[in-house]
Amino acid sequence: MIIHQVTLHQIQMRMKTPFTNSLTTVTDRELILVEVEDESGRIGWGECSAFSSPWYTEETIGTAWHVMEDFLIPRLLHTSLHHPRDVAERFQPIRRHPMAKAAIEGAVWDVWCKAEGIPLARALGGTREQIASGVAVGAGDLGVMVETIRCRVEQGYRRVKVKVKPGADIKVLKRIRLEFPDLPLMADANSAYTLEDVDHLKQLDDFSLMMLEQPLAADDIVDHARLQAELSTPICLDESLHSAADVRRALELGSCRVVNVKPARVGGLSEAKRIHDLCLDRGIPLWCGGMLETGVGRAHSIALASLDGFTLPGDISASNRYWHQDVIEPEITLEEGSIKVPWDRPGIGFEVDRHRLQEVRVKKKVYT
Ligand SMILES: O=C(O)CCC(=O)c1ccccc1C(=O)O
Ligand SMILES: [Mg+2]
Repeated sequence: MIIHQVTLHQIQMRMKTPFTNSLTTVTDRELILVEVEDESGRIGWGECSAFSSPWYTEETIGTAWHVMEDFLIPRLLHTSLHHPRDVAERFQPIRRHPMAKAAIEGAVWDVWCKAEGIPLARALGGTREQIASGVAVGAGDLGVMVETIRCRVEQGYRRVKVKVKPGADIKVLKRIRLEFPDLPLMADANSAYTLEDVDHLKQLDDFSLMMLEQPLAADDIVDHARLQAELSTPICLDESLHSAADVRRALELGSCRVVNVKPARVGGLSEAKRIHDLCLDRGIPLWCGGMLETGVGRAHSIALASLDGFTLPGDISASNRYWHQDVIEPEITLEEGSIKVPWDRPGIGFEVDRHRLQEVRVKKKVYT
């Protein structure tokens, strides 16, 4: 297969409600959709999930556009690819910038699967007919959080993740547990604590949390190992894990007992699959995180989460969780707390709605 054209579409979509965590509030989601075309005119789609500013990791849509335009797209265009795995190899001389790489690799997976006539879930080695869906609830007014959780539970979501930070943790979880004693519940701190908070964090063991996600620094795995030794609640790492090698090291140190994988954070689906294989081999529970994505990013995550090792509900929710209107057709919907894997359609299994894309697009460039 030869990719003879790449188009970058920068879009901006207003969120239904702003999403707040310990670091920032996202109101208008800007991101980049990547469209690749092969020599037969087949189209594939990928999503670059970087944010407008570098609060989650160091990439932004600006750095990603630059890296894709100046380094990644020139390495991809007009060269022969046998498999989407070749893309990561082609990008290997470029250090880091995982979200830029994942976006292009994702688009190649989609077009390659379409050329082969197979669903992305099959190409990745997936088996599940449907994936159990969890949902993230942003930080905010406690009464609003409780009502939001009630609404999500009624919609059928299988587990709820809430954002916590110092000053908005114990009382938040106490209240939620009072209202929902048996809810599968977890908390994500997005690095809001330090090792000095060990005694404070030990109190979280009282709330039967499925796990505590990324309590300490984004670049740490040593302090997390110390903290895990003190907590009975399993720690799950997000920001600290960029590759299968990172996951192996974190597991060897005992820095976490659960792994969150996001194709965007680890440089693409090929690396995400490597992490899956490692976790499956070691019996480590794994789930697929989210990035406030459009349906394009979600579709890739649904295919990934159809693999055997994804034993926990992740943050892959329905299109209407964040968007009044998604950019894909059909939209992603929840059925009894699950999302159907589109086994009957090739590639990611969803079409980009060109009319909707034009409505939300703020910048476009074609590379040939
Ligand atoms: O629902 C989602 O898409 C994920 C929500 C979420 O927690 C999140 C959203 C954006 C960036 C980082 C995170 C995170 O998992 O820390
Ligand atoms: Mg997280």
